[in-house]
Amino acid sequence: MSEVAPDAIRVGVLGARGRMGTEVCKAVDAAPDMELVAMVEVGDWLFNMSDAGAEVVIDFTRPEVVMDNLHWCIDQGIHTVVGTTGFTPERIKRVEHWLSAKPGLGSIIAPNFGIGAVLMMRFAQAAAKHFESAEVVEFHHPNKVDAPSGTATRTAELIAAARKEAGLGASPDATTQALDGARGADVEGVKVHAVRSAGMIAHQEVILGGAGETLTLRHDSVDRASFMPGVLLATRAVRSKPGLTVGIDSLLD
Ligand SMILES: NC(=O)c1ccc[n+]([C@@H]2O[C@H](COP(=O)([O-])OP(=O)(O)OC[C@H]3O[C@@H](n4cnc5c(N)ncnc54)[C@H](O)[C@@H]3O)[C@@H](O)[C@H]2O)c1
Ligand SMILES: O=C(O)C1=N[C@H](C(=O)O)CCC1
Repeated sequence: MSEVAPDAIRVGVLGARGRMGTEVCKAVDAAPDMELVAMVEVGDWLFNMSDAGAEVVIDFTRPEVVMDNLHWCIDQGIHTVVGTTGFTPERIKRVEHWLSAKPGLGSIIAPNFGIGAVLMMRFAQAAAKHFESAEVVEFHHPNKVDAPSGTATRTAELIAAARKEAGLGASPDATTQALDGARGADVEGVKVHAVRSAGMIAHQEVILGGAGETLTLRHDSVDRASFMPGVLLATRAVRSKPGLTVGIDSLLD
């Protein structure tokens, strides 16, 4: 355990023994300005967080439990950094509503804390208006709980918004599917394809096409360490960012 500064941020981790939670506990423990005060897993009492005086809770659990966790933390006046996926626009509205009753309290929810992944989303959004076609392909480890990934869904939403603003219609597509699913899922008019394979962690390609050219943006997380700088950045920022922040793009500049 590293030496703890007297004014260290008191951090609790939810989902502490999961793939991400394990890495997060290590990263928080190694950060000189943070103290890991609680590690909570399924079946543990959430009050371990408040009993330990956690100021910020980091959640990497599962989409089916994250809303209850978040509601509890907000009720307790604990700031939250959430990497768990599954945040639909309806869920985001509910979190905003809970936070509106707690002035000064912050929550940062990000589908991807990888700096490269965040930049890939930014580049995809910037490029989208210049191409008539856009599709997203995500690749993950076979134990991933959901499809499409939170990152792919968010990327497709950003592309869709950029296309709409530029007055672009649907990507051209004259195909009749011989099998359901062959053309992927539809996220606000943008096709998203999900691959699951042993040997992978988290990867994504955004393919943009125009007359006589394609642009492919690709990001690879080859180790879960890739998410830690973003998680720590959000943990340092959340106490001075009241309300809800979606994504860490705004923290990068
Ligand atoms: N935002 C990002 O950068 C990012 C990166 C990787 C994974 N994720 C997301 O994080 C989530 C977790 O991914 P993972 O690969 O670590 O999954 P995982 O299954 O390895 O870990 C989840 C952990 O949460 C625990 N858990 C379940 N319910 C709980 C509860 N009520 N209270 C406390 N703990 C509970 C489980 O026991 C498990 O240990 C997924 O939604 C995944 O998509 C996000
Ligand atoms: O391993 C996962 O699960 C990941 N989930 C996030 C997503 O759904 O986008 C981020 C990448 C890794």
